[in-house]
This record gives sequence, C-alpha cells and structure tokens, in this order.
Amino acid sequence: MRRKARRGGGKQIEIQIDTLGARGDGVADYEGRPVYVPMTMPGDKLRVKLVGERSGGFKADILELQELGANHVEPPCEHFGPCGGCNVQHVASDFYRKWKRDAVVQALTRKGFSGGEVADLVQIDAGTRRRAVFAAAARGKKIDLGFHERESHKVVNVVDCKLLTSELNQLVEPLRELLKVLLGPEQAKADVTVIGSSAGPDILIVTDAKLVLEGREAITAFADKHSVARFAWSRPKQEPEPVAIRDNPYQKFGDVQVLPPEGAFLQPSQEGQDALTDLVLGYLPEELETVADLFSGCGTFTFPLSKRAQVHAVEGDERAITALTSASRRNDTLHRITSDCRDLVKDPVTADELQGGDCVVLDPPRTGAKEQCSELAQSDIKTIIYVSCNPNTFARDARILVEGGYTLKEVTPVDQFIWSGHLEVVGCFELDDFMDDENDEQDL
Ligand SMILES: C[S@@+](CC[C@H](N)C(=O)[O-])C[C@H]1O[C@@H](n2cnc3c(N)ncnc32)[C@H](O)[C@@H]1O
Repeated sequence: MRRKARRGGGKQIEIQIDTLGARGDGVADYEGRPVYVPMTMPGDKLRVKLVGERSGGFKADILELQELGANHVEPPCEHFGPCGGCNVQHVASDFYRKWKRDAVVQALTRKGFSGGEVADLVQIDAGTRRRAVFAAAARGKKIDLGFHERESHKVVNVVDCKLLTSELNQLVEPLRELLKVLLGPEQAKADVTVIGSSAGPDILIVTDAKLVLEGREAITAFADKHSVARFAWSRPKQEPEPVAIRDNPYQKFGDVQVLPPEGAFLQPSQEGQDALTDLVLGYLPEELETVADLFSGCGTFTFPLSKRAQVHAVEGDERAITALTSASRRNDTLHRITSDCRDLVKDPVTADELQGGDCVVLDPPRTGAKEQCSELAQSDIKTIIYVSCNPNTFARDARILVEGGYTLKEVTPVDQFIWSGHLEVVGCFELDDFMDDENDEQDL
C-alpha cells in the first residue's frame, strides 16, 4: 500500500524567522502562511523541509541554519531539541523575559483589556523543580526514563536535567536501574512522579505492570539506600498502595506541615510556591475577615491565608481535601479553617453562598474556571485573587468578571515553567461599587 503524502510534501524552502510563537517555536511567513520551526529565533535564516500542517500553516524541520538572529544563544542543556521538556532554551534572557510577559499582554488585549495591567515578570530560576513526572518505558533490557519527545510518545533519556533540583537529578539513574526489575519482565510503561520533601523523596509509580515480590523487595531496598520517605505504586486511576514508608513526606504551607497524598498536585518548585503565596497575600484587602480558597489543593494558600482570616477551602480531589482537613485539625491555625469537597465545574459555589464574604482566591487547572467566574461575577465579593497557569483562560475568565462589575487592578506573571511556553499569573480584581465607596470615603 502506498503511504499517503503529508501536507507540506517535504518541500525544501529558504526562510527567515520573524517572530517567536506562543509555544516557543520560530515563525516565518511562506506564501502568506505561517511556518513553525522548533529551536529557531527571529532573525534566523535557514533552509527547512515542510513536514506537515499546523495552525493554518506548516511545520518544518531545519536542514541548514545559515545565519543566527541576534538573540539566538547556545542552549544550556544537552537534551535541548529532542526533549519535549523545554522549547525555549535558545533565547537571550532579556528577549525571553519580554516574550513571556508579552504572552500575558496579548492574551488580555485579545479580550479587550489594555495590557497596562501587567506587572513585571517574576522569574523562577532553573534547577529548582522539586516535582517531576517522568515517563518510563522498557525497551528490551534497557529502560528509558525522562520526558517525552516533542509531539511523540518516545521517551528521551534524561541524564542531567537543568530544570530539576540536584536531589531529583541524582535519583534518575538509580531509578532507571530499579525500573529494570519493575517494568522489564512485562516490557511495560509507567509514569513516575518524584517529589522532593524535607524527609526525602516521595515517589509514585503508576503502571499496568504487576508488582511481584521481587519488585516489592527491590523498592524497599531502593527506599533504604536512597533515603526515600515514601514509595507508592498504583495501577492507572486506582488508589496508590504505599510499598515503603520510611518517613512522612510533609510539605510546608506557611507554618503548617501537610502530608499530601501520593503523587499530589504541588507547585513545581518551593521558590514558585513562595512567589505565588507572596503575591496572593500581597493582594489581600486590609480589612479582611473571611476568604474562600477555591481549587485549594492540599492547602498551599489556605494555611498562609489562615494567618489573616477565616478560610473556607473548596477542592474537587477528595484525597487532597482530606490531607488539608487533617493538617488543619493537627495544627492550631490563627483563624478557623473549614473545607468542602466539591466539583467547582459542575457545582460552582454560588453568588448566594458567597454573600457577605470579603475575598475569594481561586487557582483552577489550565482549563480555567468559567462556571465559577460566572457565579463570582454576580457576587458581592469585594476582592478576587485569581491564580492561573494559563493566560488565555485567565483572560477569558477575567472578561466574565469585568462584565459582572469588577476591575482588573493588576496581574503579575510568574515564570514557574522556565524554558517552556507555560506561564503562571496572579491577578487581582476589585468590585467597582466597592472601589467607588472607597473613593467616596477618600473624597470626604
Ligand atoms: C492548579 S491546582 C491548584 C491547587 C492549589 N491551589 C495549590 O496551589 O497547590 C488546581 C486544583 O484544582 C483541583 N480541581 C481540578 N478540577 C476541579 C474541579 N472540577 N472542581 C474542584 N477542584 C478541581 C485540582 O485537584 C487541583 O488541586
């Protein structure tokens, strides 16, 4: 059977890159259509092969880099290129920072904002990632352990990942050896979540492979040798089974130690967590008695917030809210914490339920919080602090809030995902009537 020809047809062309696209690929114009070329920069001149279609234009592979643009620099990592973990290591730092901040300005201006609301970028350094989800796959007698290749399920073996803390980097090779015992016999695949904690690494393997006695013994020996706090195992979408527990891998949120469930969501770096927490606390109104912390996870913001006000935490993941609740019972917090496990898409907290509250902090997943923001838009909450890992859904939801009578006072971009197209933002909204009242008071 003849293979169907790919659009783009393998045609070879010479182009010059004009802009850096949202995902970190260079973008050139070819006959009025965009051509996306990974690892390139504005000003680069190159010969490429068109290898497929993308976003109304073409994807292309580099055949020859003829001239480098002014801001094209040597990437710091040997894996850059094939590894899908990073796409923008080849960019001079000033250009990079502007590109990241501009992503927020553009997302907001597309939704009718001026863009003047965007503060300076807060940069989180490389080498700080304390949570990573590696892909693993047995290949004959070998194990591939690392991140997926761009647009592929193939695993790029990581040796020294510049994103990770040294604690996580040092575990990669020993884990690869261990996975030979765990995945090798069935030639299986796995997702391996590794989280650093003060008590040692917290590891979860999710796989279809069976855990036999030899595997259990190997995990226990590994945990002892590498001072692993907790090592758990699970089948996809099932409750993890802790195989070795040497210590409790607590995480600290404010002054409070929380024991997250295995593989829990956690801000990817301590530095990022601190920066986001400082921003959230900094945007709180002075007069404050109650806060609702929506999409609270295990309480990253709940516990620091509880120093200022009573907090009601709402989260859809039962295991996360259980961790939050038991930490709040174990610890004396300055103000009371209440909690609720609730699906905030199907069943958002209503404007009526929010009535009389002072502030809402929300931190939804990448898809945003359209349903919750529609309720917030009808509420009398004075201050809304929105933490988002997607400037586009943030801008969409910001428009809903503004149409409900809020003003976006400021939004700060936080680059927690250095060298990728991902970006975190923290925005502060105030209710217009409330602002008018305050201004009236100042006029008196
Ligand atoms: C970006 S995380 C933020 C967690 C927490 N604020 C933090 O900083 O660690 C998003 C959280 O939303 C929760 N979530 C996702 N979908 C949800 C839904 N439909 N209803 C309620 N919570 C949801 C996830 O379980 C996760 O804990």
